[in-house]
Amino acid sequence: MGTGKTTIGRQLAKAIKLPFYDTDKAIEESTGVDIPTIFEFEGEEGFREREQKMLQQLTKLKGVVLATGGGTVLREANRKLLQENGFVVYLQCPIDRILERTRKDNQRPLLQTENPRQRLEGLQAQREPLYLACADFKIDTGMMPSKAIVTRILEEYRSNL
Ligand SMILES: Nc1ncnc2c1ncn2[C@@H]1O[C@H](COP(=O)(O)OP(=O)(O)O)[C@@H](O)[C@H]1O
Ligand SMILES: O=C(O)C1=C[C@@H](OP(=O)(O)O)[C@@H](O)[C@H](O)C1
Ligand SMILES: [Mg+2]
Repeated sequence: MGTGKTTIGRQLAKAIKLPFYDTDKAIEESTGVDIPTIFEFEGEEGFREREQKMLQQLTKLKGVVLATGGGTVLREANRKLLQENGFVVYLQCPIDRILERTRKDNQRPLLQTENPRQRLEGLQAQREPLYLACADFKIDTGMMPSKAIVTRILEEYRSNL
């Protein structure tokens, strides 16, 4: 969360003139409600079901840039879908920076807690190996402007063709 998937994904798609999709936005559009509302009524598991179904749909598309949510990698089936259908980029970011970037945003239910730092540390410990397991490339977004991140990802993607 807050590492830049939505922002960088959108800019990357624009740079290479491909359609951009974001699993969270697609879920919001298909349900007509925001992510916090889905967590409120269906819990995290309800959201994960919707997320997996949406990922199944969106990974069928060819020639697109897709941003996922930070927890999409939790399900093995999702990791498999990502690895088998695309060039997967893991956007890493130090927790201090994530806290700055997400402080004013109330759209991430998992960070609406007394101690978001502790929550992020727990999530990172659980998820880091999963991100590394599916990524074709990782990049630290903490100190880099978004344009430079996009350029670096494209370089790496092209050198893997
Ligand atoms: N490279 C960057 N440098 C500075 N701020 C960034 C960068 N990438 C994203 N941000 C900002 O961080 C916040 C979270 O970004 P977002 O793209 O929503 O992350 P994610 O989709 O991974 O949760 C946004 O306010 C965005 O403008
Ligand atoms: O890390 C997570 O479990 C989540 C990350 C969010 O997306 P971003 O990573 O784009 O913030 C969103 O899918 C939901 O709030 C759950
Ligand atoms: Mg996002």
